[in-house]
Amino acid sequence: MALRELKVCLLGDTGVGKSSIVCRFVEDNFDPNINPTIGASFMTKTVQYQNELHKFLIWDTAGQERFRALAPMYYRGSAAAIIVYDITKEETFQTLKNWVKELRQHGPPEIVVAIAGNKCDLSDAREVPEKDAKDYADSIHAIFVETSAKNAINIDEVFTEISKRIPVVDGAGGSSARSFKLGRQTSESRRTCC
Ligand SMILES: Nc1nc2c(ncn2[C@@H]2O[C@H](COP(=O)(O)OP(=O)(O)OP(=O)(O)O)[C@@H](O)[C@H]2O)c(=O)[nH]1
Repeated sequence: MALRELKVCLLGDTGVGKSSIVCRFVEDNFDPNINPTIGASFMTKTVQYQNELHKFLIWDTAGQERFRALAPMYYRGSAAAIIVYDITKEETFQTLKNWVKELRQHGPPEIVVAIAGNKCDLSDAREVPEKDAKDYADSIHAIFVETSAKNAINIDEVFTEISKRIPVVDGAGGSSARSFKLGRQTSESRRTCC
């Protein structure tokens, strides 16, 4: 079975839940007292998609303003970016739009963009209507899902949608998507934890 390595970065304001999404995806775990990310953290997870294995090389960036200048190191060469906002904080949706602009100007031209409206378990405190976010995502041809890292809603789905949008042909993603044959199937791996 062919193995493809897909570099994916997470972008978005501090506190929106980027690390929590990654921890839920990789470890199926949620820590309500998780610390803000310093710099960035790296994790991997391999999942089967159709007749391929997709190894996600996940760079979880720090959302605090003082780390913003580091982001290009992580979105450069990425096959996909997951831009996260918090559905209970309108200003995080504005920040998301700034990330989309930056990716369009400086990111890889073929990068797959996924928008995740996180903390959908807190819909009583919602500030960003789902339809507004979906319409915006459609206007930029991005994947859109509302997620809850806390309640494990739509977390695997974000990555499955990314897999669906990655071209099937070998080498399509340049350095961001490398393919090779595997003698045996791998399951899951992790290098650093949040
Ligand atoms: N209710 C709820 N809380 C969440 C959810 N996801 C994350 N949180 C909480 O939101 C806070 C921030 O989560 P993080 O995952 O650290 O956010 P981050 O975007 O990685 O933040 P930075 O590392 O500073 O960029 C933590 O208290 C989490 O427990 C969610 O889906 N629902």
